[in-house]
Amino acid sequence: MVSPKYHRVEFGSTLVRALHGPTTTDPYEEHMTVNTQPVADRPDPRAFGLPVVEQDQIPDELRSLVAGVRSLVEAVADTEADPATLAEVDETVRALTDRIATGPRQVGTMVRRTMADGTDELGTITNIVAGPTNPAAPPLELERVEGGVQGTVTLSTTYQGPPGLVHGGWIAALLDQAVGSASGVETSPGLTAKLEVNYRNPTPLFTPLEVTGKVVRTERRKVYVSGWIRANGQVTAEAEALMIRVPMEEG
Ligand SMILES: CCCCCCCCCCCC(=O)SCCNC(=O)CCNC(=O)[C@H](O)C(C)(C)COP(=O)(O)OP(=O)(O)OC[C@H]1O[C@@H](n2cnc3c(N)ncnc32)[C@H](O)[C@@H]1OP(=O)(O)O
Repeated sequence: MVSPKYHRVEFGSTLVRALHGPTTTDPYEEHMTVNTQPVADRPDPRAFGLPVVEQDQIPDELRSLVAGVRSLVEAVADTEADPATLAEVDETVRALTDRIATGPRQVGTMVRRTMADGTDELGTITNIVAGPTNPAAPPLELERVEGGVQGTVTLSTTYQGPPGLVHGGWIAALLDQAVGSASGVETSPGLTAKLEVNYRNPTPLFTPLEVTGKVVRTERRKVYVSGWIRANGQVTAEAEALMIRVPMEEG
């Protein structure tokens, strides 16, 4: 199988690396220049060669499979089954993997989701925190609140760091998603330039975690965003982030 490669895609005056693939060309040899006409208020991923899937077009069967595989991952992580059972399940899983591997989706495939308030949000379909087709994602579904977004997620031992607690890297990942999403819906999509996380209290597993991101202020393409996680009403982690919006037009 050919590995996906990176291409450089031009966003106005800025070069941002966008993902395309699979391809056999050298990632940095090929330079794709896109139309830099001003975009109304947010970039259309299709202008950068990225396909967009509507979230409600994802088949129920795939959603069910994603949930089932997520449960399988949890079961594998915690199993104490005997070796014969493990060998049998291993063989079955490998056969199933061969059956379902139809070839990779194009890297960078986006999904458009409509939040409860009607706000449309674009993200990558396999986003590790919120991607609807990614069984490795918790997943975190964020909804629009005043000034940003908020959602609740409960994490199992698959996300364990210290005993009974969420891994610090995953806490940062949840916060990164929240601040990125807040910035995206309040202004326009961008990339995280800076993320500072303060771990205030232990973040427990098997407990609903309320994850929030809110835009504090904007300055040209810079969007300053705060984020925090609450468990049982107590803040366990907070973040200050700087997002840089994808330029909308030349200049
Ligand atoms: C199609 C839809 C896709 C939509 C895509 C949506 C994806 C959402 C992803 C979720 C969040 C992530 O995980 S993002 C993944 C993690 N982050 C990354 O990989 C980003 C890697 N870094 C970069 O690519 C770049 O450094 C950027 C894009 C962040 C900034 O580069 P740039 O675009 O060239 O910006 P540049 O002109 O240099 O700077 C603009 C302004 O920001 C300031 N600035 C820039 N970086 C920093 C910084 N680290 N700390 C302080 N300030 C900074 C500059 O001083 C300047 O201020 P002034 O002169 O205006 O005062």
